[in-house]
Amino acid sequence: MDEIPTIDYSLLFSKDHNERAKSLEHLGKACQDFGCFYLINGVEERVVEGALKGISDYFELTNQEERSEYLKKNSMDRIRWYLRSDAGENRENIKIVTHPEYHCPSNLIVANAIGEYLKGMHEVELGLAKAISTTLGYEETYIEKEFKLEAGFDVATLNLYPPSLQSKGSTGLAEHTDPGFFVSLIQDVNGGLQVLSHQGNWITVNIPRNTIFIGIGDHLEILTNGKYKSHIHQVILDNNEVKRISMATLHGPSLDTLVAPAPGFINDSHPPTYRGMTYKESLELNGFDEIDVQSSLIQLQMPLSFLISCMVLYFYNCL
Ligand SMILES: O=C(O)CCC(=O)C(=O)O
Ligand SMILES: [Fe+2]
Repeated sequence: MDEIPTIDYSLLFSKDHNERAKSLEHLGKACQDFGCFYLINGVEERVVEGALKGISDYFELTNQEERSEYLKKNSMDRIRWYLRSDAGENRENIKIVTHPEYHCPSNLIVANAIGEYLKGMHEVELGLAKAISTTLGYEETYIEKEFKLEAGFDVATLNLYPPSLQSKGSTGLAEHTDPGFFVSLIQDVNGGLQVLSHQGNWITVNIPRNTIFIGIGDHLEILTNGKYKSHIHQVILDNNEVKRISMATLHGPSLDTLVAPAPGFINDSHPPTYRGMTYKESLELNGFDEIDVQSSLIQLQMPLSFLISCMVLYFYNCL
């Protein structure tokens, strides 16, 4: 049975050497075998609950017309709204650039609630960068430096999915991966989000209370040359009798960071699988600008002909 692993954030920094080593090993396995995990003891329960309540109040206390004020007008808009309801996507969505500058206007009633969550989550991001670097066999500061996380580009997405009376499930959000280092996700009700296991099964993400879902993003896959793979996920509105709210935050490198497979993950039998590009360029490859993004992992993949010639050379050298 595929079961998403649970990582206790506090144990990753335990003073007990054995306990710490065991939980780092668990984290490394979660990243390599699942590309995602549930995180406990990361951000305080009060703060996570506050963020969800803030988002829920925002959607309750405003109407669609008010929210549509944030319909994108130009590429410099740092907060933007859209509504989609077609075969490929059914959701109302607000994207806010939250780091390095927090762009949520203070008159937006969710500002304080999600601000506190994002502040906590940024600390967790730096902690996970340390722990994941260690699992890769590098010093703690490796990912933080490689991705220049002090200026990391983070975008929070507030999602509202409508109830669905169809028993066969309409698509909330089609199968995709997310750009960035990782995505953190909280939701008000379970059911909807699914991740594709490495064995090819869709697993429903049932986030226990006081827990945050963490999924690896495209740019950690690129940096590690495919060792830690970006998680493939989708949202299905299967018999969803109530609306569902989620907040997915893409935690990314700084926009000017050139992300390419690191030399430590390349050898004769593992030629570089992706080409390098700045984070901004890779985000723009598949969108109008760095916020209207879709994954560009496929475009960043080296052509098959290049990989075949590397493998031929490798086998030739082995003879
Ligand atoms: O709402 C969800 O559960 C997932 C959202 C998501 O995958 C995204 O915004 O990229
Ligand atoms: Fe996503």
